[in-house]
Amino acid sequence: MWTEESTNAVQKIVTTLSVFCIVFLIRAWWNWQTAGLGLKSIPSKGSLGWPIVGESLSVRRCSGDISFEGWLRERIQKYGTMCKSHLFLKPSILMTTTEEVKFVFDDPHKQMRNGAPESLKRIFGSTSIFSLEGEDHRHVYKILNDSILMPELKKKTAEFNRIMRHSLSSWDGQTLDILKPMQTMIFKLMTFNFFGIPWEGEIADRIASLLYTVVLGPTSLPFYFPGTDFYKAMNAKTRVTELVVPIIRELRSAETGRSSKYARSAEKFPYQNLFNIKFNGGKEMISDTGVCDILLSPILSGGQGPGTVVALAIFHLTKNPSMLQKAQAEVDRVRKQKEELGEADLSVSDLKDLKYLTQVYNEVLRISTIVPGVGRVATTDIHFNGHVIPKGWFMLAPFVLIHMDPELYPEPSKFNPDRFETPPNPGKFLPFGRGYRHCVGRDFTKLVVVMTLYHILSNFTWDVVSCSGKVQYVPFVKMIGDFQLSIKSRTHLL
Ligand code: HEM
Repeated sequence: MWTEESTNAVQKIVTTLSVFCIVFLIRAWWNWQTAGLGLKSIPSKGSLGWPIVGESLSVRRCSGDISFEGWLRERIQKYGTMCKSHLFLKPSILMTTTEEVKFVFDDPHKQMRNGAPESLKRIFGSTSIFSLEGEDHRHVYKILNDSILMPELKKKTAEFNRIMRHSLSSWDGQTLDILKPMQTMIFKLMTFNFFGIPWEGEIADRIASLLYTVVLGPTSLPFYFPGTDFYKAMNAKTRVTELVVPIIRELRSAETGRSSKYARSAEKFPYQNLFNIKFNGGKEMISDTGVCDILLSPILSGGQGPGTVVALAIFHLTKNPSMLQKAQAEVDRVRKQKEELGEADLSVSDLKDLKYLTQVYNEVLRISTIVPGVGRVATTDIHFNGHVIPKGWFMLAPFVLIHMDPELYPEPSKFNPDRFETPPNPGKFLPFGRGYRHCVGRDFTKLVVVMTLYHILSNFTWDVVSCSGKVQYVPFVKMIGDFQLSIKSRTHLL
């Protein structure tokens, strides 16, 4: 039986508990918002957003009409250029001016480590370039970088031309969204480039289809539960490794004298030096899986970029018919010159004759900064411009703001390849970053995108069937929604 007395007692307990909960939540909220304040002079302005998730959800919503650049500008207006936030599960500082971005890239006092998300590091592996720091990183970076700059790529353009022609050979008469076939082509081009895997073969097809699943993982939360993108990506990566490790084993033994079908006859495997790498101050010999992870990481990180740039270039040219005409005229002129010389393939030296197409390429990279910013984590308290960035805090350098600065690029939202009539100023054009983690795929991307655009423009015309024109901005720019073209061969026009 409930008496008045017992009802009152229950009411008192409920009220006390409610007050306790409210005080606890306010305290937790306050601690959250002021984490580090008082102890450290981190920028006092900004918002840490919601407990645990911080502002991650709000930044992930940037797509379509809400641009990442708009999201950043709103914060800069409210809190100033260097402000705090909470992103990717870490208290963070947004470093938004050119000087602040440069500081993050250059890390002049070696006080930062790579801020790649946990999921990416777990999927790509402990020897992937994104997980390595210091001396180990420098070693691997040099081998990857040296082997994929223009002088090395020159040797492969004949094969690249063949892959491109083969990939485009079925386009005539089709209605398609070109992003997917472009990405499949680039994955095959990269597995050929890094492992010497024949692109026409069954292994290349299987790897390309698995890579689509692997690349879903790095931006998901690292929860290894069946059904999650992270789980699927981890398993797909294991299957790719199972396919690639026997090839690595064969290449390693080819180095010791035996020939390998992947080493392309007399040509030396360009990553031979990786087999001699020793990590942890020369104590640890690298395994075949370790080499596999080193060579897979550029494919996994960069594989989607070039295809996205091709699709965006076609999108912008289609929206601007006079630019499309200009690009087409340039391509026809170069094609005619080459026919007169009896040359079918496009080579690295032809890039200088494709000046307008190169301007289109640069303008796509500026207006749609594919990687909108990079992140680092402070490994010690960092003193910068009167602030102390506490150890463990994440620093985000969103260089997309530099590309959209009206003082550097008048009318920045307008697609205008003519602004690159003179080559871009490296300090103000950073699509591939800069410093000791400067993108190793920068030459590869330029060559492959300009070559692919050349092949598309010289072979096809198209009508737009449907186009949502939507773009996702974070964590990487990519086209989302429909962009269907009805494609016809131009042979009858030439
Ligand atoms: C549109 C295409 C691409 C864009 C916009 C792009 C952009 C970038 C940026 C901004 C970085 C610097 C990251 C940092 O400082 O933390 C980077 C790093 C890197 N990129 Fe690219 N990339 C592209 C394509 C590629 C391709 C095709 C490859 C491989 C062939 C590649 C391989 C890499 C690697 C391995 C790194 C890591 C360097 C390191 O951490 O030391 N990227 N990329």
